Amino acid sequence: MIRAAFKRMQLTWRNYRHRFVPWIALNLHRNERSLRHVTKCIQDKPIHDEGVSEVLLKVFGALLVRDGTVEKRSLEATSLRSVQTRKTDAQEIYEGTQMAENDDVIFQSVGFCIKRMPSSVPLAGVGVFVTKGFVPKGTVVAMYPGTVYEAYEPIFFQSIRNPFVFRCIDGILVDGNDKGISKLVYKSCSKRDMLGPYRLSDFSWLTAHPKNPLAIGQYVNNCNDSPANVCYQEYDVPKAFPLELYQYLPNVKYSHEIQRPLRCVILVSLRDISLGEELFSNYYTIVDS
Ligand SMILES: C[S@@+](CC[C@H](N)C(=O)[O-])C[C@H]1O[C@@H](n2cnc3c(N)ncnc32)[C@H](O)[C@@H]1O
Repeated sequence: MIRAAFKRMQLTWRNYRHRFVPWIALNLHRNERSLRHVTKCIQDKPIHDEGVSEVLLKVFGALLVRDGTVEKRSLEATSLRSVQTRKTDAQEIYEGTQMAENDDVIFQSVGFCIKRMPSSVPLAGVGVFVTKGFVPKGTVVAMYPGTVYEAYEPIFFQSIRNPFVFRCIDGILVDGNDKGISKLVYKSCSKRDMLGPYRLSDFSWLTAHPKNPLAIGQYVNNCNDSPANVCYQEYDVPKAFPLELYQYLPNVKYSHEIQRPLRCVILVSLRDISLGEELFSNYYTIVDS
């Protein structure tokens, strides 16, 4: 009987998947009501991969068109700058235009905008809010940027005092920290991976103005007592994903020898989310066998 009880306990522990490692010890008791249960790893997907691809193609396609226009304008601004010798004006106009256009592009493609702002939870730091439009249930709301590590790859130094290391259902880790050693690692991997003229990942999420405004999912906070309004979903980039759109993916493999599709993590809305609401996920998932 004791053996059976021990076995049951072992099974429950094995099936318990915590998304953010340091959070587990201190906060589990606060989250019992909003724990997320899934029946099998593979089914931890509120929306089909095809649906995810569709949204990403739409958003990235719009960003590509926008960037084409902005590039032209930037060239014009640069030539204007050389004539006028007032360096900062042209740069400011360019950056301001780009930020406003980022919002427009996202709003026109998905019907909402999200932004980082101080969290509504005391002492929780920064959170992510819906700042324009409305998010319907079952939509890609954000992306979790960062360096992707296989379960066996070394991440010890990057993970010290780092609350941004996200654990996928299958043990793959995504380091979404935009500072310190994590930032250096991401940048160097991103610069390493080019295919001819094509950049295969975006590193602007490391700055205050990401080119892909959805790539701020690492700042979504954990829900305390009320249920989460978004959840994480693993997404492996399909072979047919257009090469010219990879430049907007905010993830890069730590080792480029790894022969598997690029792992991305997206956040999906679990219910309709209104303008002004903060996004909350659950940092824990229970996988029932
Ligand atoms: C992935 S980060 C989220 C972004 C973080 N808020 C920030 O400003 O950097 C996870 C960390 O956010 C904080 N956090 C997340 N949810 C929280 C909550 N409900 N209450 C208090 N702190 C929270 C904790 O410090 C946690 O280690």
